[in-house]
Amino acid sequence: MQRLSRTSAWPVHGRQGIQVLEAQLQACSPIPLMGKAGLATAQLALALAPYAQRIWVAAGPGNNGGDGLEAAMHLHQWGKAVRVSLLGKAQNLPADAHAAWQRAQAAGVQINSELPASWLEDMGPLDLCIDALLGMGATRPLSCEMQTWVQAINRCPAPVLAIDLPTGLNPESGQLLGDATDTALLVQADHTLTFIAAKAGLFMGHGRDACGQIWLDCLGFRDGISVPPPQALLNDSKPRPIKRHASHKGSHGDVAIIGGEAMAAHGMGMTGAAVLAATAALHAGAGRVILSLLSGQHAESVPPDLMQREWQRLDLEKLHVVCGCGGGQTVQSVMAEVLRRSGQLVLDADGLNAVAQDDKLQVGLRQRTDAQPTVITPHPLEAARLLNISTTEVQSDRLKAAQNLADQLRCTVVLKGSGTVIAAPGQTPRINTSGNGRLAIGGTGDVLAGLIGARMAQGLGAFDAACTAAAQHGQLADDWPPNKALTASRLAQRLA
Ligand SMILES: NC(=O)C1=CN([C@@H]2O[C@H](COP(=O)(O)OP(=O)(O)OC[C@H]3O[C@@H](n4cnc5c(N)ncnc54)[C@H](O)[C@@H]3O)[C@@H](O)[C@H]2O)[C@@H](O)CC1
Ligand SMILES: Nc1ncnc2c1ncn2[C@@H]1O[C@H](COP(=O)(O)OP(=O)(O)O)[C@@H](O)[C@H]1O
Ligand SMILES: [K+]
Repeated sequence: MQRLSRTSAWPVHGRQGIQVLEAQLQACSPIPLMGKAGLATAQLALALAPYAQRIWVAAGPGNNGGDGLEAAMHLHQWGKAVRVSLLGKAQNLPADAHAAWQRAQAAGVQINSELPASWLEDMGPLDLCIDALLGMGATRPLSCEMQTWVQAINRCPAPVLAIDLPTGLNPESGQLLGDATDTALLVQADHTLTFIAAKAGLFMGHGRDACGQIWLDCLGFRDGISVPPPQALLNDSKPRPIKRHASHKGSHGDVAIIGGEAMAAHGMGMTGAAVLAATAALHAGAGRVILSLLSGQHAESVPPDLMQREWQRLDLEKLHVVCGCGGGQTVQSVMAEVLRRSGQLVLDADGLNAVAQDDKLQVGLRQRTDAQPTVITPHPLEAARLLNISTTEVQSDRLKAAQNLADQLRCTVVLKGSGTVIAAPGQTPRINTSGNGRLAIGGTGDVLAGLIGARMAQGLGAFDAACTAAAQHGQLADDWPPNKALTASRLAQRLA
């Protein structure tokens, strides 16, 4: 068993991959995998709460419930006061789970069919709650009874250990089961012990909030087991480019930011977005940063380190161009040329909306050559516009949406949000595990775009630049002092 760290590129598998692994693991295991899963759960429970005396296990109608029953038996045998609430009838449990129920009963574990309310008082305050209601078999919306039990777990003041995944979570998307929107229908765990392999939903959407610390037990994985191709890898934080002593400003690349529509255009001034991206590129160490405001104005209150130039005067072929930030509709008029000529390109926000609205620009993006690497950084709504689908559809399969975009537009895609996905043609997608809700404010996306531009300018390929930047951007937010407001401009200034 291991604590899933952010520094390793763990493979992530979907239901099919887990089933393929499960069949092989079961074939070479003398005992049912459920026995191993239950023992691992009990051991983790003991390690997390060594002094716990009163433990409640909420067991569901499938094999996840069976894992809970196995764990309950061990904890009971180790002297803990364990109560199991079993949702559903024991005779309807699948075979392995039914066997686990029989063993737990024979060992003397108390198994009720009600929630603890009726028997909790004589037991005293709980020290630990184990969520064994639903695991990988959960696909449909929660039944009314299951909803009540999930809410009871969330009311429980004791720490919660979820088996395989927190009940209510779609393990593949990180959304709520059945596209529910009420997060009261999702167990909020302090720890999640997942089995066999990491699942995408634990690291995306609501999974980031609901899982707590994630642990992985591969249930006896060994050499010789053939591993299907993973759906994705967790984004390990790659080292940033080192600046050599024998270098000069020309060695670290030139970044040009094109964006920042004028106030007059639509009554909205958006120069700030372009300034944020430029500030990010500057602090991230690009050799030179040029700000090209589409407003045509010279911005006064910007770092003096930035050069300002009209976009028509940019030597686009030689530059690492970051285009779109605050570009409004004005950016549409420059897009064809930017796509055709820019040496390396990061396309964000309004630049992406322009592409979504114009087939010719999509062709222009697709026709960029291998010598013109491109990264696009859509948030889910921008991705939905580009794919001509709804945001809900994007969020229900973020890995697929990002890969489809990458393949259609032949570029690296950074699909932002909780669990940013980085995809590119011919690459296994990465799921970024750093970052948090404090980034959900205006301007942090502009900072990310500028940061990616700087990393490309420093010599990283498009995919590596996107992966490194996403990891660093999120890590900064994770390390941010709790009592200090996180703003996009502060974030940009803390880059290095
Ligand atoms: N796949 C494996 O190799 C292993 C699986 N194990 C456990 O087994 C779990 C998967 O077991 P199952 O496939 O039986 O699935 P689950 O135990 O997740 O759920 C299936 C049961 O829940 C009911 N159900 C599904 N969705 C529901 C909803 N929304 N509301 C109410 N009831 C619902 C189903 O009718 C079925 O009875 C894993 O998550 C893991 O905990 C472990 O025993 C170890 C090995
Ligand atoms: N809940 C969240 N958890 C983690 N990262 C988030 C979350 N919400 C937003 N972010 C990150 O913050 C940034 C926001 O970008 P974006 O939506 O383009 O905003 P803007 O255009 O205002 O800069 C992205 O990097 C995104 O991944
Ligand atoms: K569970």
